[in-house]
Order: sequence, then C-alpha cells, then structure tokens
Amino acid sequence: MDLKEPRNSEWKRFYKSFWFASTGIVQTFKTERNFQIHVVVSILMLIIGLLLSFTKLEWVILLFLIGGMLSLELINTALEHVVDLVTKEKRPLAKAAKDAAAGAVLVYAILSVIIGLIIVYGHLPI
Ligand SMILES: Nc1ncnc2c1ncn2[C@@H]1O[C@H](COP(=O)(O)OP(=O)(O)OP(=O)(O)O)[C@@H](O)[C@H]1O
Repeated sequence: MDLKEPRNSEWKRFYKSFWFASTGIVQTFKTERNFQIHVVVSILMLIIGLLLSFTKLEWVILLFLIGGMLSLELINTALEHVVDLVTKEKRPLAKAAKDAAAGAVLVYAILSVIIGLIIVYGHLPI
C-alpha cells in the first residue's frame, strides 16, 4: 500500500500536466486565429499526403513540419500573454519581443510552405 501511493501520485501529476497542456492547446485554438489557420492547413496537408501516397520519409518530414509549426505558434502565444501581463502600455521592448516571436513563426511557416511544395511537386505527373 505504502509503495503504491507515490506511484499513484506520480501518475496523478503526469495526468494533471497532460490536462493543463491540453487545455493550453484548446484555449489557443479557441482564441488565436493564426493557430486555427495552421491547424486547418495541417489537416489539408495530411489529406494531400494520403491522396498522393507520401513515402515514409515524406510523412516524417510532414509531421515534423506540422509539429514544429503548431508548437512554435503555441510558444508565440505564450510569449504574447507574458508580454501583455508585464505591460499594457506601448513599450519598445514589448514590441521587439512580440515581433521577434512572430518573426520566428514566419520563418518556420515560409520554410514549411517551400518544403511542402517540394514534396507535393515530386508527386505531380509532370
Ligand atoms: N505593449 C506593446 N508595446 C508596443 N508594441 C506592441 C505592444 N503590444 C503589441 N505591440 C505591437 O503591435 C502590433 C500588433 O500586436 P498584437 O499584440 O495585436 O499582436 P498581433 O500581431 O495582432 O497578433 P495576434 O493577433 O496573434 O495577437 C505588433 O507589431 C506588436 O509588436
């Protein structure tokens, strides 16, 4: 019994962390338009992957791109919240922080589109 208790609480902690993380994803999906767009584009790419019968490697690359994109958007949202928490006033540093985070998302998005196009192009009958 004594031995079981800590293991149970470990599972409880793990479950709680999982729940909080899921809540963060759902909340971001509900409130952030960019995140919604990324989710829709990701689903479309998964459908295209099925229709064009992507290879194993292409699936791995696609899943990396989708995971990276959504994770980056979540981090960007977290940073926006923190900046808004720190100040409601217009501050150059707040702008610099938000714009740099948005820039990170933009870089990843542009490269993802290019890689996605390269993969899809390889499946077109031309
Ligand atoms: N506290 C602030 N001080 C100075 N500039 C800010 C501040 N908050 C936001 N900005 C700037 O105003 C512009 C719009 O910011 P906003 O917070 O509305 O984000 P956004 O780009 O509309 O993204 P989202 O719609 O995802 O929230 C950005 O250039 C941002 O850097």
